[in-house]
Amino acid sequence: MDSHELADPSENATHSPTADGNSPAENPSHSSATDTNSTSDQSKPSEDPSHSSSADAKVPEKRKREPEPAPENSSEPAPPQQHPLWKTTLCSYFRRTGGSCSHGESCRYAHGEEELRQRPDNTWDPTSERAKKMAKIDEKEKETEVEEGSVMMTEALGEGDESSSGLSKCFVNLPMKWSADQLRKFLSEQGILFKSAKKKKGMTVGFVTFEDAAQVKIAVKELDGKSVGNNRTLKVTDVIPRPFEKNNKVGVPAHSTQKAENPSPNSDNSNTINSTDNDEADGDGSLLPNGSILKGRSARDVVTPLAHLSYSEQLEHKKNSLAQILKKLTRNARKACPNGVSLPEWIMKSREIGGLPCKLEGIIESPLVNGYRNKCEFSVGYSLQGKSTVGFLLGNFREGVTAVEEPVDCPNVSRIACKYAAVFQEFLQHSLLPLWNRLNNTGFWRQLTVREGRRPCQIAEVDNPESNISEVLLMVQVCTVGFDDGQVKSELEGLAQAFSVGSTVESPPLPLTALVIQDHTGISNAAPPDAPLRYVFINKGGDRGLEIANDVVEPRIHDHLSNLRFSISPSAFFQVNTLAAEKLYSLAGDWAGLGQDTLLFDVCCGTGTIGLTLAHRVGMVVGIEMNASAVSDAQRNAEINGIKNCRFVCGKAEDVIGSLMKEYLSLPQKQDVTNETLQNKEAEVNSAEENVNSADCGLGTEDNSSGDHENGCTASKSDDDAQMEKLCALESKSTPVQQFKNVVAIVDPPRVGLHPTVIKVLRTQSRLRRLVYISCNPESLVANAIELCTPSVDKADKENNRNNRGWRNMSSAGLARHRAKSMPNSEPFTPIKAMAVDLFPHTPHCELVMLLER
Ligand SMILES: C[S@@+](CC[C@H](N)C(=O)[O-])C[C@H]1O[C@@H](n2cnc3c(N)ncnc32)[C@H](O)[C@@H]1O
Repeated sequence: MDSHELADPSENATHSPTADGNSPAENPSHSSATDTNSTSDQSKPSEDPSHSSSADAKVPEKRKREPEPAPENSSEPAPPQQHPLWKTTLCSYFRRTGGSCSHGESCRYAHGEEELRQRPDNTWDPTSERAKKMAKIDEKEKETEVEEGSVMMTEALGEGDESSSGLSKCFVNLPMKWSADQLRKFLSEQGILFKSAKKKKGMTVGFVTFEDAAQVKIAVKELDGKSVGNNRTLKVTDVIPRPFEKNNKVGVPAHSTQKAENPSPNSDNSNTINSTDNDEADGDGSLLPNGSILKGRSARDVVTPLAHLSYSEQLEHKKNSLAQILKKLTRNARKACPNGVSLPEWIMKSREIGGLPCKLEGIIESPLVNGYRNKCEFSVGYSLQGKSTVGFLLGNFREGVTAVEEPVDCPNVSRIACKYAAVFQEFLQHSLLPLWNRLNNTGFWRQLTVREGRRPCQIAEVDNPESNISEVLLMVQVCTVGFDDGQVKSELEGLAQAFSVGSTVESPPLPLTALVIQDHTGISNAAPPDAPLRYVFINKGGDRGLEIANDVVEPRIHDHLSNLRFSISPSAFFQVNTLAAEKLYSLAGDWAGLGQDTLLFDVCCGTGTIGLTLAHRVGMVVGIEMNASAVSDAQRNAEINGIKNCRFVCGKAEDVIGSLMKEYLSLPQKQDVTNETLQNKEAEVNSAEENVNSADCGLGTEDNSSGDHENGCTASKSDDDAQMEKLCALESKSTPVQQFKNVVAIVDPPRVGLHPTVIKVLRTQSRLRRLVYISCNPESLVANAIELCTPSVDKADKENNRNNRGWRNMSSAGLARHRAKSMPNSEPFTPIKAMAVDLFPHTPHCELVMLLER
């Protein structure tokens, strides 16, 4: 699962001219509201003491007025653009005197909030209302992060009888890597007597049961507050009964009696924790183990923590946060710059823009602010009230939160996705198979993914976004291990029928294209791309209306980006906000400086969205992607859109990029592109457009299996295979290795960023002059850019660097600094400009694009 999967929305889009026909840079409406105002003045913000701090307010008479920046003609008011800090600080005289300041309009300080400008580093005068509001947002964001020690277990945990007698304790803040054995060993080493101890690797909480009250007392006295592992302070707290067990002495949720009849062989469902009643229990009995009352937390708070702000406030907040992260690039590259090597100009000039490595040009808004997600992953689990629920985890499993709440009021989730979650939830109330238990890794039902596909739509049509959703693919994740095949089949049939009925009772009926069952045994719900799939065909005409098949064509979903049609297999990555993704890719294309003599490397290309949408603007695209289904999708997408100048290579970028670059860049440079090539290319683009138009005919029809291969709607399995064979043959035989004058790379890696080998190849390939980095995680962009942009060191320094140990404890930026020192001698890149694109309204996440050149 990527960072912006809505699932725990922790997951994470393409090119074309934007739908309004303007590139973002050309269209001020894209970024004007939040643009950074930077100027060429050399002053540093830190050199400009504010004259409006609260301390100043107390002793105004002691404060010396700073000289105004000298206007060219002292009789004229200073033009605002003369000083980068012009009007970025509130005028305390003006404030204190209720509106009179002897400097009048020429005062460099802002007379009131309306006049106040943002500082070059994207911050606001800390005494201003805007800054205070931003600080509050930060605080609220922190609050919604799970506090260390909060436990909201709704899973069966303990030992029945003992837990209800108060003999169980919750140990909070344990090292994540500890297993139950390590916890037992630790207890024994401390001389603590106990009956049993439970702990899962990856969690910071454990549960210990004692023989009697005396043992409990000693354990609390000896261990509460003790230091464990890496400077963690252990907390020993009461185990709180799961709320639905407070009135149920047996400790089994009412609905789970049914499950007890059909437990998984490993199932532990009857073991639940009941413990001492706690006086501090609130209405629903949800408590922190340390005794404090768990503040009410909703799925909305967790999934969309910025939803309480207006959209413009959200954008401003994101831009500020990004600016702070970007400054790390300057600081770390400065630190990593070898002795005796002069600092690159961009570092020298960073002072003019508040320490930023390059100008942060603004943030492009999402065309759709609500219900924009085309993919939502809903967890299955118990709510705080013990109800089988399909929705979002209320926090982090690692810290002991397993409660799931319905996706109520989460503004990024579409109405259709919510409806399907509700249908599934209703079904689970009567299912004979158990929910997945995250603590003992048993159970059957795990997760529901709802993927929506849209017909081509103009940004102007976003007013009624739902009307553009023409396909829905549902993927239900289960774990079949230990369950009877017959029973599994019967439950899945029941589920298919429930979805089928659920879709048709709505008016208008909800689209329902395919149901896929993903069988996954792993501990977390993040299944590998090759996890086995079964396809359930939904025949809307029939009674039961389904057929489970393993050996037929894989169901897929179709979406449209920049007038191209994309066929997406169930587990392939596709940006979750299609309309905003168009803007993102369009920006990347504009910044990449493309032309017919350009060879574009699309690194981490997924289903080929970036390369394919830019293909008509370049000579050739080489896409690299490790997910085999996504590569097949990319090849298929090239085919259905009639695009012939793309090659997609399946492999880890770190394994293949070196040889691919060598293959394309080691030949002598090619002459100018001939007229003939250009004409061919034009014909290809026209044929792509025709294909899109004809492909549209398949949209809106429910049954894809009857699609017409010729017009690219769908294909039967044999047609697909033939297509693939043709493509592979084409690639291996006839893709001539041409030479191109201009070589650029657009990289769009997963959250962790690029592999060090990829960075090294990009950095040392001297013909690569321009690199556009797209990132959903600005921290990893910064870390990678440190390596790409820091001047290299000579050999002797590298030797010293090898002796450096302790990398395990380094931050990503620290590690990047360290690696930068081992970078082979090569010309560093320069950060030219950056721009954010908001693909994830209501959440703190955002895509960041940076142009690097040399
Ligand atoms: C953020 S997605 C971007 C996909 C594509 N550019 C798009 O926007 O649709 C990152 C992609 O990188 C792929 N990926 C992850 N690690 C990779 C690696 N080491 N080498 C190549 N591809 C990788 C993932 O499978 C995923 O498709």
